Amino acid sequence: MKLQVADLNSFYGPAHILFDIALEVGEGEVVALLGRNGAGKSTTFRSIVGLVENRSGRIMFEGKDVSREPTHAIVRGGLGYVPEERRIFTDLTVEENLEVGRQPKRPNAPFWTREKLFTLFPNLGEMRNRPGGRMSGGEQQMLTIARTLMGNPSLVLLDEPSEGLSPKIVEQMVDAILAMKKEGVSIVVSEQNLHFARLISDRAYIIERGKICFGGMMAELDARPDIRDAHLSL
Ligand SMILES: Nc1ncnc2c1ncn2[C@@H]1O[C@H](COP(=O)(O)OP(=O)(O)OP(=O)(O)O)[C@@H](O)[C@H]1O
Repeated sequence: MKLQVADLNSFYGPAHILFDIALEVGEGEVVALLGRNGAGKSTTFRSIVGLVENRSGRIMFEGKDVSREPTHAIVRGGLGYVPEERRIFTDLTVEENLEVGRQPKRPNAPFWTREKLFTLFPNLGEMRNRPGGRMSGGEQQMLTIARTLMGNPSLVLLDEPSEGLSPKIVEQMVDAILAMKKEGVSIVVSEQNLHFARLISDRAYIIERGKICFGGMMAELDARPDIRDAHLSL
């Protein structure tokens, strides 16, 4: 198992946000974390990488308990995290932004070079010297993902990668995620958009009000429109 989360409870101040979250990601799997606005998707990701101070539970990454490790150690260990807000350097060019993410080769994860990333994201290759601030939102989103891949992660958490993208850019995002999977990266993708999730995921969890209320194969979810209608807004 690549990632195992058990009994995860998280709080913001006095507010209890996540309740006994349990989820698993297998080697090379793409798993969707589905849920409405405010259901707790981002908080789950932030908790996994140690960005939520007040949380309890067990987070096992590649068989190692990382629940007490600081964020930088978790990320350096090969767990990549792409937050919802695009955090690129607007004054740096595409190539310079990528260099910021560079980390050494890892024995158990695919190795990325700039050229390989430009194959994955052809539009980034066409604007290598453009400053990040002069790119569209969708291009910035791709650059954020590409920069995370420069760290050679074996698993990536992608927080709502399709949000705010035009249909054409969404198509490119689907292709890029499937290509990442093919290279062997395990992926957890949070989404409100079931259609997008279906195109890329093997399995899905649904989170509602901080609790996991469904876990199963994508096909099972398709066979249960009642679950879908009760917990997702489409
Ligand atoms: N920094 C914070 N302080 C207090 N409450 C917060 C904070 N961040 C999020 N929350 C609350 O925690 C709950 C879960 O939010 P979260 O961002 O994890 O949801 P989400 O499923 O990712 O939705 P979204 O798509 O809107 O990001 C919401 O009720 C939200 O209002």
